[in-house]
Amino acid sequence: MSNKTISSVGEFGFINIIKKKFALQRRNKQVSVPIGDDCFCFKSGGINLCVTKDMLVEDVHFKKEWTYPQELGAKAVEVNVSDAASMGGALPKYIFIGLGLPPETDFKYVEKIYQGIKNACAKYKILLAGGDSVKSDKIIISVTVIAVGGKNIVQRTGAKAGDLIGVTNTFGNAGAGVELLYKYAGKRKFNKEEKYLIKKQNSPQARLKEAGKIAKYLTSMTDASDGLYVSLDLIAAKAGANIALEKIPLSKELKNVFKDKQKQINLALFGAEDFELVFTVAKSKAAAVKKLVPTVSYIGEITDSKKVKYFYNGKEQKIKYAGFKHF
Ligand SMILES: Nc1ncnc2c1ncn2[C@@H]1O[C@H](COP(=O)(O)OP(=O)(O)OP(=O)(O)O)[C@@H](O)[C@H]1O
Ligand SMILES: Cc1ncc(C[n+]2csc(CCOP(=O)(O)O)c2C)c(N)n1
Ligand SMILES: [Mg+2]
Repeated sequence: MSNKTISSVGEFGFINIIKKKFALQRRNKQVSVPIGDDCFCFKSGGINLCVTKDMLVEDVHFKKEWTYPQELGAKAVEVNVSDAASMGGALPKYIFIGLGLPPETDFKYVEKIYQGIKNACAKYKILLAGGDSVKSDKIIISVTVIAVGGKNIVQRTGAKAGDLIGVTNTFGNAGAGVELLYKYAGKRKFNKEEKYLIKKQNSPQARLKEAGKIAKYLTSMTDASDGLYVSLDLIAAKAGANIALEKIPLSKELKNVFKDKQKQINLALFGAEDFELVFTVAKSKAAAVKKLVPTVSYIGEITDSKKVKYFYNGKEQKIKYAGFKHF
């Protein structure tokens, strides 16, 4: 037994250790996308089934004072649908809900979480297939979604030098929202633009339709749950990339509430939880993708430098990781 803590190993270090420990088990012909992507996919009866799990934990992902229980239930579904979307628009079909609840939790509160889950399931035509319920110190919602992959399964790997890097919409809103909540919740009222940013934090929307429309053109994709910087590392780091920071799309609300340009960029790169898709596409297909999803912006290009380099109006900027860490 070592005396290392999980914090010293880190989230990604820990996942890599698990992957290695179970390496032999992964040599299986049915597996089309192994552990390490947004979903695990395996072939069954000629179709690809894609499975994913994401959790929401009280005081880590939300605070009861900041989020309506309906929003929480819906968000627990949306963040999982977002992982299905990032496989190229895999269609979510079945959901399992693991709930951890402090015994004194108001039953009405739990009913409202389930109303949110039900609303989001109805939106995507997902069937509740089961779950588990246990006592815990904090509220935990652990969701598993089973989705049916389309003709084109898009993985995190696959980007090639010369591909353009696209994003489905603006970045930084959800991070801005949670920052406003930490600073001002319970202290003062929020204005309309601040409320917009807070809504982006509490009610993210998976880009499932968008993913399905463009999947056939893409060489790689992931969803930006941990922020744009991490997503770019995931899809581009093995090849390399040049990113034009001034091209990252920002909402007018973000720009009005946070006037400092550097702050806007930090929120876009490290704010996280925007659940926009980050993808790569051959240059010749980039216009077709933009036509299908007009909110798409291209923010850079894949290179063969093995590094993600950041530029602002052509001038290289050194950027160090400054985002959320679980451990
Ligand atoms: N505790 C764990 N045991 C086994 N596999 C894990 C564990 N935690 C994560 N993984 C796997 O590691 C890979 C990366 O997980 P990660 O959580 O970064 O992906 P994600 O779900 O897209 O991100 P996020 O949790 O930010 O939404 C996935 O294949 C995931 O299933
Ligand atoms: C109360 C509260 N404090 C902090 C945050 C910010 N936050 C939580 S998890 C996460 C990264 C993605 O997590 P995961 O990898 O689990 O998807 C971020 C940026 C929040 N939403 N609520
Ligand atoms: Mg993901």
